[in-house]
Amino acid sequence: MSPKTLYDKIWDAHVAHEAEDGTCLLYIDRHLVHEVTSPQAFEGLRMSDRPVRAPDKTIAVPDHNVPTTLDRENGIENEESRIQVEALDKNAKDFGIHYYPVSDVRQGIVHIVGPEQGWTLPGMTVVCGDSHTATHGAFGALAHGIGTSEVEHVLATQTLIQKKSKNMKVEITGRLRPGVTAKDITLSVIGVTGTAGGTGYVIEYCGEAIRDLSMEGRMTVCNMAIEGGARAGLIAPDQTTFDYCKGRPHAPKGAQWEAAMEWWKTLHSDDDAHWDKVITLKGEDIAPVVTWGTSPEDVLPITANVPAPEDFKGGKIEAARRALDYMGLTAGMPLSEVKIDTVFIGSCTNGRIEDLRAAAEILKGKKIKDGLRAMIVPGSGLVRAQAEEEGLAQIFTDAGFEWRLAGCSMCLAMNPDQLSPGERCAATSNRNFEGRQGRGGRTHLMSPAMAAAAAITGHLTDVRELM
Ligand SMILES: CC(C)[C@H](C(=O)O)[C@@H](O)C(=O)O
Ligand code: SF4
Repeated sequence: MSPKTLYDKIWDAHVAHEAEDGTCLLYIDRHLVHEVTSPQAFEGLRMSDRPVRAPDKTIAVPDHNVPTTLDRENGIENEESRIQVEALDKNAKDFGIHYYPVSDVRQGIVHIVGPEQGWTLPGMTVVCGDSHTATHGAFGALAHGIGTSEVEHVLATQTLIQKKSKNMKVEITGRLRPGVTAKDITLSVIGVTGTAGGTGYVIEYCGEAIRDLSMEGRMTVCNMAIEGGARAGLIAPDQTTFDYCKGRPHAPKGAQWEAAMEWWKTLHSDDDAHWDKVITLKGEDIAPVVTWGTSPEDVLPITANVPAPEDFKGGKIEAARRALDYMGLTAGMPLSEVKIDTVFIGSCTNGRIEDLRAAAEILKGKKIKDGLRAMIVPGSGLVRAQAEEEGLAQIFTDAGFEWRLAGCSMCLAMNPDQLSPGERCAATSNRNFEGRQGRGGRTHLMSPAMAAAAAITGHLTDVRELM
């Protein structure tokens, strides 16, 4: 047998049909659904009088539009948001799929809920009408974001039409230095590849620094594969993965667990597998980073200065000029002198328990800068409960942070948590596009520890100075 990558192995195990031009029909093991990209898909099923083909493999949760304030049981004020969430309530009921409504403690961001509940497991194909489905690749699952018409196709058939991508290996060798996290890895990789560097590829992240990451960290890395343009990101499952999955509500049990483990242990790229592209970074070389512009590739170590448009080539010169203008930054100023108004810690990139622990570590016994708006939004109700149990929530509220209920929140402006024009935010989310957090809002992406450091000083800050 010819050597295969992990991606090849999962792909081959799921091809139900291959057409002459290489277009394949892939079997889908898990279909995650949220309120934004599913209403028309369910409507399509209704119109053609079709059921959901595999309701037992279909899991829905509202996340983007839900308010995260403590009074949210009073309902959603914005009409469009309310309609979307109500539609999901109804569709989940009518079609008999698994559902975690807003009132359920297990509700949260779909990419946090799936793994937490044991829906996401090694070797699976996982899809969701959401680009950050890449997150689930952390388990050695092939996880694609899909569009609304594909959501309907998967609901109806439990299959997806796909062409195979190329194989790309991103290796992070050695160890990370203190203060450097999974978020710094994933942003640094995009800094090297650019947002188009992964186009046409599925990325497998490997190397000692990746192996050393917890599942939470691995999810942070894979979450942003899509920001690097890749179809999906993957990490081969190992003992860390198995330990995380074991005992989760929907993970296999007993003999089924043993049988699953037999297969999961084969899920790694063969030594002499073919890679179409390879990128290697040294873990020791990665610094705590922040973004300065309006694309995730606009990333620099916190010790750097704001770049000048002339530092770039080609079309990027104009893009950098526009980005600096939008961000209200002057070339040459130290990034660590950029003052902020808001801090947002949360999102499917960094809203897990380990992220909150990292923030609490920095915030313990400290206060946020006077006048700053700061919020911590756990990725799920269960993350929230655990953070309360561990005393983290107390640290956050003592420091002056708002302690919210689970949802996408200020990651994107689809709910009441938004920036005002000109407001500047240190954010742990994954996108810094113009208007992403609210019209005219300015976003600097970074790790939870870095965001916590910025909250204390009121400006972008090298977390290593506070450690
Ligand atoms: C709303 C949804 C379709 C979108 C996505 O696909 O990623 C959102 O989650 C985002 O992060 O921009
Ligand atoms: S947290 Fe942000 S990136 Fe993640 S699914 Fe929600 S909106 Fe998209």
